[in-house]
Order: sequence, then C-alpha cells, then structure tokens
Amino acid sequence: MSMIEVQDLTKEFKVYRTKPGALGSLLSLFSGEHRRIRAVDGISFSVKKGECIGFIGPNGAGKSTTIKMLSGILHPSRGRVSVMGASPQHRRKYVAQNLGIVFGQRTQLWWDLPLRDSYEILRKMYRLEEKAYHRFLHRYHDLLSIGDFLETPVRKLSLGQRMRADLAAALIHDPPILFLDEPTIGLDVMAKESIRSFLREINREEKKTILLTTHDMDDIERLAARVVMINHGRIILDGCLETLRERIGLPSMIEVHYREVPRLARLDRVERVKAEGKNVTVHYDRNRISPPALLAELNRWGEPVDIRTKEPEIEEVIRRLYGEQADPRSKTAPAR
Ligand SMILES: Nc1ncnc2c1ncn2[C@@H]1O[C@H](COP(=O)(O)OP(=O)(O)OP(=O)(O)O)[C@@H](O)[C@H]1O
Repeated sequence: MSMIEVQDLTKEFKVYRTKPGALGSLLSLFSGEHRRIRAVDGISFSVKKGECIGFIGPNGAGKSTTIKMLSGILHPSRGRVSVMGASPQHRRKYVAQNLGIVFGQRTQLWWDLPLRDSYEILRKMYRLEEKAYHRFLHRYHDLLSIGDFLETPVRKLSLGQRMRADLAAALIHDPPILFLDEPTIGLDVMAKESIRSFLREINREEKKTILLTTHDMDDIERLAARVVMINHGRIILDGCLETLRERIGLPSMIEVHYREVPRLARLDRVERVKAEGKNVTVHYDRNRISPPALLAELNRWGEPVDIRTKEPEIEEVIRRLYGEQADPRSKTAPAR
C-alpha cells in the first residue's frame, strides 16, 4: 500500500526585491518588483507502508518545503500530493490524524508547563480516551523512559530528554506515518543511539512509515533502507545507501580505539589513516578492501577495545556527488 504519493510537486515563492531602509522595503512591496524562487521543482516519489526513507540534501535544497506540502502547511504551486489517499491541503484533519511530526530544532511542547500537562493538552486535542492515554504513557515510559521526567517543565529538560518527549508527543495518537526533521541534532553519541534504537524498533516492529530529514549520515546508515536525495529542488538520487556509495565512491570509515597506543604499519588499499593517541580512523573503499580483511589488518596494530563504523559527513557526500553533477542549476525563475 502506498502511504505517500508525490507527483510533479512544485513550489515557487515570490520574493520581493527589497530596497534599503524601512521605506525602501515598503516601496518594494508596492512596486511589485519580485523574482520567483522555485524551492521544489517537479519532484515525484512514492512511499510504501513500513518504509524508512532518508530525505537528504544540502541547506536550501527544498526538504522543509516538501515536508510542509506533505503535511498540508503549504499549498503546492503545481503537482499532486496524497497522504494515506487524501490531499493534505483539502483534508487536513484526516491527514493530521495519520501523521506525527517532529522538528528537532523546535518543540511542539509547552515550554513552561510540566511535560505531563503538554500530553494532557495533546490528549484533549486528539480526543484520546482514558484507556488509550494510559496505554500511551505506559508504552513510552517503557520505550523512551518519559516517566522519569513527566513532572519537569519542558524548558528544564536536557536536549536528549526533550527529543524523547517530542517523539512520544508525535506518537500520542498512534499515527502510521512519522515525519522527522533532524531528530538527533545536537545530541551526544549515547542520546543519538537511544533515539535511533527507538526509531528502528517502531519502524521494524510496528511498521511505522518514516520520512527522515537529517544531516547525519550515521542516522541514514542505521535507519534508512532508502535514500532520496534532493538538490536545487530536484531529486538527484533515489535508491539505497549502497547505490549512493557505489555511484560516488563514498568512503566507509572505521574508528578503532586501542588499549595501548597502536604500532602503525603500512596499509595498502585504503584512502586515509588518521591516528591520534590510542584512536585510529581509517577511510576505505569497500570495493577495494572488505571490512573483515581491514579489521584483520587493524588487529595486528594492537588490542582493540572498541570498534565503530562511521559514515562521512553529508557535506562530503554532496561534494562528491557534485563532482559528478556538472550542472548546478540556478534556482530562480524569471518573474512573470
Ligand atoms: N517562505 C519562503 N519564502 C521565500 N523563499 C523560501 C521560503 N521558504 C523557503 N524558501 C527558499 O526555498 C529554498 C528551499 O528551502 P527549504 O527550507 O525547503 O530547504 P531545506 O532543504 O529544508 O534546507 P535546510 O536544510 O537549511 O532546512 C531556499 O532557497 C529557501 O530560501
């Protein structure tokens, strides 16, 4: 079943050319001098039930604008969107019932109230029955430990706690679809991991459909079986992370923490080795050396106490993809 259908979706914004000063701004508004920014430029994709999609791209690529059209906040200039078979613009209530949204940079909770009060307000908004509400509190106490800070005002929560509280809030009405905009931004490694484990759980076990926007490629590696990459409002890649890796020769990274400072030796077939005290990071290409073969080599340097695989920064991914994409189009269309 298709949960989300997007066809030829386009959004243009009218931006007025401003002249300096307050009077200038006012005059520009009346002069009608403007240009159009095509933030989203004819994108099409569909999402099946239970998929987790990494929706990625550089700043200003059009991700937020797309998510706003999918959730009914913005009207498309052209094209079609359907969420659970309905238009988010025309059937906002129905779509809202089926959708949970988390914006990592903002909270939908009431800042000065204890967390429990925010949940009470949301409970009334979604007309949740007593029983369903208690099931919610119980469930998310188990999965996200929200019971530990239910009485704390939201402004006093740590960022990790706030993110868990926001995730639970987005799921209070048990929607089948979740839109997550940077859900791990600013979190430390442990907090990121707990959010990722939770998202994996609800994606795999409960078949929640997830659209995830992130700049953290480790989120993608851990969560998203499919990646949709957008730039200048257009989809430039729709496939799995492996496809992306192969297409642009994306290096894999492995980080090893040794018990003692390691005795480094020459390593063939790897791109880069960075050693700092007891830590070593190796950038390598899986097509040239397999992870087990590399690990066997790294074991010779000393006794590893911790091994982590890492993904490169999203900026690196984009930079590499750009090497291939010779045509970074202009985003502006002439004013009509
Ligand atoms: N309300 C608006 N009015 C005019 N231009 C806008 C508006 N909203 C977004 N834009 C422009 O549309 C383009 C796409 O913006 P959008 O916020 O969708 O990008 P994004 O991929 O979400 O970026 P980021 O990762 O920085 O959040 C940008 O050039 C942005 O300046």
